[in-house]
Amino acid sequence: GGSSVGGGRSGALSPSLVTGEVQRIDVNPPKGTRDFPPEDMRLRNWLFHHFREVSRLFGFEEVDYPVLESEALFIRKAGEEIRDQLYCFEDRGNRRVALRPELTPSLARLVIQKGKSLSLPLKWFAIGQCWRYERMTRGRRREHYQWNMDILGVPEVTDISGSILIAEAELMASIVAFFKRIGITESDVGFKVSSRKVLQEVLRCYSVPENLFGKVCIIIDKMEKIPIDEIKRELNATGLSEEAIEELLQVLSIKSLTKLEEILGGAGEAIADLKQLFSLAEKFGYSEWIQFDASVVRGLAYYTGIVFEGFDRDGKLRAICGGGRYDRLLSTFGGDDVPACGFGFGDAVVIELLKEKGLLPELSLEVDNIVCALDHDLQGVAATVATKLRDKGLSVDLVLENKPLKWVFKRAARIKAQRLILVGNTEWQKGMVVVKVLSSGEQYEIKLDELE
Ligand SMILES: OCc1cccc(Br)n1
Repeated sequence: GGSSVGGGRSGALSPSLVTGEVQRIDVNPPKGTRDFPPEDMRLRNWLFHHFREVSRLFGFEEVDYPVLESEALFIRKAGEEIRDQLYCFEDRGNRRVALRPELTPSLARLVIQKGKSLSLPLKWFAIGQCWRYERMTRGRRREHYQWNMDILGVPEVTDISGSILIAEAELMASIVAFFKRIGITESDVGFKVSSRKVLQEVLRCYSVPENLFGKVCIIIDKMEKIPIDEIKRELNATGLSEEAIEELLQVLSIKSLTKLEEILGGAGEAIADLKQLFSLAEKFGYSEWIQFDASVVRGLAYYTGIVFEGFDRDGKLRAICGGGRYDRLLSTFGGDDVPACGFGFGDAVVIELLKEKGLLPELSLEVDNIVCALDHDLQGVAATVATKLRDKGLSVDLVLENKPLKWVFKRAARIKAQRLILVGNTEWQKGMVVVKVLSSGEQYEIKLDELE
């Protein structure tokens, strides 16, 4: 149904007839951005519905922040890619602003702003559009939506048996719950888990100053993405000795906790933390989903402890999600430090994964009723019928023009209407309307007040 777009309307003179040729605008969205026409919007809403449901099940509250932030929020000097690709500009008030590339700094800003009025621990989630300005050399997207979950105020309580990493374990449990809801299992994806304390302990052996820590992490995060010689060169440039670099790269290739213990010794916090986390994973029932992998550092400078990332076991896709502990972020903004951990989960890779696995849901427009007046002078009655049904919570597609029945049936099929309600003179004389159940073809007349 529906007339073909862009022409065929009588009466209005198109501009070109009046003022000469009108240059057609570029109808595509800006480079690197997407429209969400109905079919894509249904898939996005389906995905976000599962993000929200899991957040609800875990007792998290939804928050949001402006997509536009002060540029200063994202200026970190650790050489992060997210900094190089900041979508920043000067506004009409000569302020340096940026489209947020991530949500965590906004969370930190709001927590500092709210200060003592917040009771800890707090568990917040957000689903927000994030931006980057990447030279379109690689034709990649410049925006995506990210689901974030953060727990603030739960420290890595270090008791006799090492830190209780229940907050990190809880966050991974929420991601596992999400994957299960959409049909993804541990045979499809896993989590690589490590701690930045592994790096810290190695760097301390070589008395590398703390302020280099973030930079070294960012360089190491580029492993697999740039050649190892480039990694070594960049590490060298930060002042690390050849020996320190060799030891670092050797430790980063470790994939078992036992091996790590042999190298680092059992005294350090890294080992205790990771052992704790793996035993908590057992309690949550997702041991099969996680594995230790010392090479995971994540590409954000502010992580200080456990870090993790979701990966597809076929190795075809980029990281699906990632997160970790960031106990010092608030103090870098001049706030009091609040222990924190969280993750980000983008809306793009997970859809590629679902396509790979044949798990994309079939989503279509479903309408309960299509209501149609058979005569033009019954259009008002049709509106009354539609309102009655809508007040009962039943959706109605009200036919808005005088269309032949053939057209109405075609549209009813396209919008998957359950019932066709016809308002005709003969029946209306008796206060009745005709109901046609489209699946069965069953047809009957009914008084308007009995319609439900
Ligand atoms: O995950 C990096 C990132 C940040 C902002 C926008 C896009 Br697309 N990607």
